[in-house]
Amino acid sequence: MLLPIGSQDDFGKTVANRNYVFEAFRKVTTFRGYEEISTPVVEYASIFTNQHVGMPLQSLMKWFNNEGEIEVLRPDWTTAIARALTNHSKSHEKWAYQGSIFRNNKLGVESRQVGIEVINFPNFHGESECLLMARNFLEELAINHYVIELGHTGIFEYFINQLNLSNEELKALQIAMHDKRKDRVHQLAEQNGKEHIASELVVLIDAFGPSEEVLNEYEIRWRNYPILLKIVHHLKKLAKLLNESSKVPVIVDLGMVKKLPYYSGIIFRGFLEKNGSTCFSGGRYDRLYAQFGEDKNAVGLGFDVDVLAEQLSIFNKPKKICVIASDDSLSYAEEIRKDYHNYIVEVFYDEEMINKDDFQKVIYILQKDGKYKVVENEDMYRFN
Ligand SMILES: N[C@@H](Cc1c[nH]c[nH+]1)C(=O)O
Repeated sequence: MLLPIGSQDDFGKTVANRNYVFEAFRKVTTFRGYEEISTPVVEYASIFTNQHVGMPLQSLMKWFNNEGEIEVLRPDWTTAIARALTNHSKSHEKWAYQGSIFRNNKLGVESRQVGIEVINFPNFHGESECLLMARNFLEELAINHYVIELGHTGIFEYFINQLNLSNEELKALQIAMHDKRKDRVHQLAEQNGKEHIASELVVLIDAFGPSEEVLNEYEIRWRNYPILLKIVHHLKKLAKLLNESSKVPVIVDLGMVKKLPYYSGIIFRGFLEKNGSTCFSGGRYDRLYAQFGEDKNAVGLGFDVDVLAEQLSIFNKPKKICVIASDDSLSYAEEIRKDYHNYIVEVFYDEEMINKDDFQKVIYILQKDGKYKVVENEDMYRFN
């Protein structure tokens, strides 16, 4: 094998579609006033494995440097950006990034993301900006059939804080909750004799569906739980904003567990109606900045470029012109490109090399009396 497992080459349409996603992202973020940020591909492992971020070392692409420290290929943009913004100004900022992340998981090693981080905006404004930007960007890509799902880390935390779970038990419970396995959730939660919390968590597994329906129901159910009620109102406000301005379905999942440990507050994702693939995910992560001694409020999201690129059908591809030239007429052929500004111009020596149906027009360069001339009629070409 010439490539390590998990690495792959990509060709043609796959690469073109990805680049289209990158370009559309730049366009949308530029017009929404984002600044661009880039961080190095190589970082220290500890930035990502400390307790605030909690990425398992096994999942990172790593090696020892000359000083014996572990270095990794960037596994997460959000954390890298938080590190980069340490000692940065405290004012409000909107950052846009694009590039690869590397995680050693079953889906391969390298994947591509574009994403945004919105720092020090009032909470509701920052969260709305993320979701509205996501909608704006997907619209730009002509991806319309997707669903936005909202959740909040505070709900699951409210219940598990009342259980005395070890880290392993908590992990197992999160996984069971995420997989919506009621029997397992109940079994794990009731171990500490808190039967009523186990039952509440099991109910939570089914607390998903159209935003209005579910939130109205839980507004009543949790009317005597101020912490939970506040979260329901927060979710209601966000869902209302999204429902007001578009037809994209908004659902809530009150039992949603966070995908990355640094989230604290609103979490969300977008998934494609067609195959359920997650095309973006993100949320609030104020506490992540604490690891660098910063007190910042932050929310953001990342798009999976590979998932988005697969959905694209690129319209308005430029028309193609073929120029038949020779060694001698190559520089003249190069000049002809200028006459066909918005066309794809390809130069060949021999019409046998092409399928004429692929081209809008085939033109031939003729040489006569030391001068070049262009004709569109192949018979003339043959004749000469
Ligand atoms: N870094 C997150 C996405 C995100 C950006 N900002 C906040 N969350 C991810 O890889 O899923």
